[in-house]
Amino acid sequence: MNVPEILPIADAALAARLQQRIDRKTKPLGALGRLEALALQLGLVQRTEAPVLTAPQLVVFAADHGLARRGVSAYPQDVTWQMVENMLAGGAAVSVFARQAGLPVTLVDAGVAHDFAPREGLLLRKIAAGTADASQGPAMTAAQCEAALAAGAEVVRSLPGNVLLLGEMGIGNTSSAALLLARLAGVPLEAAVGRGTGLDAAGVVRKRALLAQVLERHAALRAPADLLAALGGFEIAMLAGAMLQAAHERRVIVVDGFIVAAAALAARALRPAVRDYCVFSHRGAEAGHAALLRTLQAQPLLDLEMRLGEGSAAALAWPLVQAAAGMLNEMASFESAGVSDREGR
Ligand SMILES: Cc1cc2ncn([C@H]3O[C@H](COP(=O)(O)O)[C@@H](O)[C@H]3O)c2cc1C
Ligand SMILES: O=C(O)c1cccnc1
Repeated sequence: MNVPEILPIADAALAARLQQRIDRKTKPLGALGRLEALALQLGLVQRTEAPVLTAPQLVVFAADHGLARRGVSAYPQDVTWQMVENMLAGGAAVSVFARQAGLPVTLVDAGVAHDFAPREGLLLRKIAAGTADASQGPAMTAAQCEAALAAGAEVVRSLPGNVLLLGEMGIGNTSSAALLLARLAGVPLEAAVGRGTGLDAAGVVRKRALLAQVLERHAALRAPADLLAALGGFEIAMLAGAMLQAAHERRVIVVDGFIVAAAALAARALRPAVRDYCVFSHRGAEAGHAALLRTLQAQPLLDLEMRLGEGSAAALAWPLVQAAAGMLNEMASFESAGVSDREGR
């Protein structure tokens, strides 16, 4: 894929104007806490003092993993396609939370080992019926990884709006995410590997041992694109491609849980400035999630001890993103409301 150009959002003059606008709102200085930093980020992303969020899109990328046959998940691989059907029927957690938040959901078959009947709300972009087993060779060929990055970008281009909320579904994908965290951020597997869907302690030990073998097998690789291909996840590569395109278009990106954050790490390795466009919805209970967020210097909005994925936390965080923009645009200033400021003016 031709990775598109992404400009950093830094703009000292605009940041100062935005901060002044926030500080003149009818509240004690700094009283809206991190919503103020979020409002500032939204303004910088859109290069305006009055950011307007239009037609937000929640997109869930789904795919299967060769590693799933190795017992790295507490659930069988078929859950991937079954949950895609559940999402299309409106019954998954993400479906409920997206409905409550008024967010349209688009499902993308990035590489599920199942043939879906075409229908409304489902984009068929299958690269292959699941990745290869990364413990035996690269999960994807270089061409497949390129195709997945490009397909993610194309999905974004096809959707309206200036906010992209991202989710995923793929049994075994906490393994790919942990592997990327280990190789792209140098976090040891002891810290990066967790229970995923709910492995017991012995299961986590086995998962970690297998993932150590995977790292060993691909130890010679250095380039981020090679690591993404080797360690896999068609949905993770498509998520990375979607983020790069969204940032290129200066859309706000709302990152969901551990797996989507790992995709952000991969995207950042390809184009560092993509990080500037990301809003991190939550810190979850998956073992490596906190370390991953620290690597990305991310302060997430929520901490609900969730460990689900799907885009569930992105949907939950959406009203907070709206609140930050609403504060900038609709809240009165000391001047407009005739309220006395600290100087008694
Ligand atoms: C019923 C069900 C619904 C889910 N929704 C998201 N995931 C989450 O769990 C999977 C990752 O965990 P692991 O690496 O342990 O397989 C992904 O599909 C992720 O989206 C689910 C998992 C299950 C079982
Ligand atoms: O944090 C997540 O996104 C997560 C954790 C466990 C399983 N699936 C997703």
